[in-house]
Amino acid sequence: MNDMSILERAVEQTEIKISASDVQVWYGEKHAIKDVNVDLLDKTVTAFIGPSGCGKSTFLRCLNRMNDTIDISRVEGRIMLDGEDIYDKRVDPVQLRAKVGMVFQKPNPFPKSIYDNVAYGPRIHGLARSRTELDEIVERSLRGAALWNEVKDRLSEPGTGLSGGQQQRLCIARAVATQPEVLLMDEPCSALDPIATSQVEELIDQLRAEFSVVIVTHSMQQAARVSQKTAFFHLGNLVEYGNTDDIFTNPRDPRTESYISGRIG
Ligand SMILES: Nc1ncnc2c1ncn2[C@@H]1O[C@H](COP(=O)(O)OP(=O)(O)OP(=O)(O)O)[C@@H](O)[C@H]1O
Repeated sequence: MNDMSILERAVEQTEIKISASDVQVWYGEKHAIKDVNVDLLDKTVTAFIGPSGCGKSTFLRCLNRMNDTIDISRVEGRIMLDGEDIYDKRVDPVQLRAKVGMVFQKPNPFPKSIYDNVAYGPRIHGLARSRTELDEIVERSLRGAALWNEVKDRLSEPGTGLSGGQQQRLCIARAVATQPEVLLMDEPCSALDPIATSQVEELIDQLRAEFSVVIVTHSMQQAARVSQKTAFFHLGNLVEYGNTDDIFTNPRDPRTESYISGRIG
């Protein structure tokens, strides 16, 4: 068997995690997302790229119903997670957000200890039956976020006392502690220096082994480094979606071509 067929098999084995059909979003009269259809894969990093204001964050927030928290926003269409409609009235958004975790642009640890930041989600979702189990979840999550070795001797110190890059990895540990299936990241490195950025990028690559990761980024270099799939948005439309290599080397739409060559955005 040659290398190509191994690669093709690997791609075939990656399942659809989230399927969005005919998604539209309005903020009052503003039509921010226009008829987006896309399948996002499990165990894959998907990058959302596009010029400022094109709807990347809006669409990302649809994937765990964070837009529900914005009064004037209205979402139409269907978003299925493992075949279940996440906008179904019976779905509890809080439970959904434990399954579809989110990491924001600016690290936002709670004003609590490092331990309690990570233990918070498992506590409210009743994921640990004992202190020992909770300790295990905290350790596993901090290891998963490549932060354990740096903080294991100061778990009771405030999370806000860590460096920016450490705080962002703490937020990633907090997100993975509830055992999510999907991790949404909205420009997770924009407040970080180059060293912390490369640590978080490395971490994103590791997280792909377990999760479906969706990352909004303004950096095309970052999209090229961390993602296998890329979606290019423009004026609320999903213009092009495909393998990251193809999008960057052989875009089909002239708008994608203009953006990646720096002519728009
Ligand atoms: N809470 C809100 N209320 C009203 N309009 C909003 C809100 N959030 C976003 N918008 C509008 O929706 C459109 C899409 O915004 P969004 O933040 O999703 O774009 P983006 O591609 O993520 O932008 P950026 O790259 O600058 O973060 C923009 O016109 C924006 O002004």
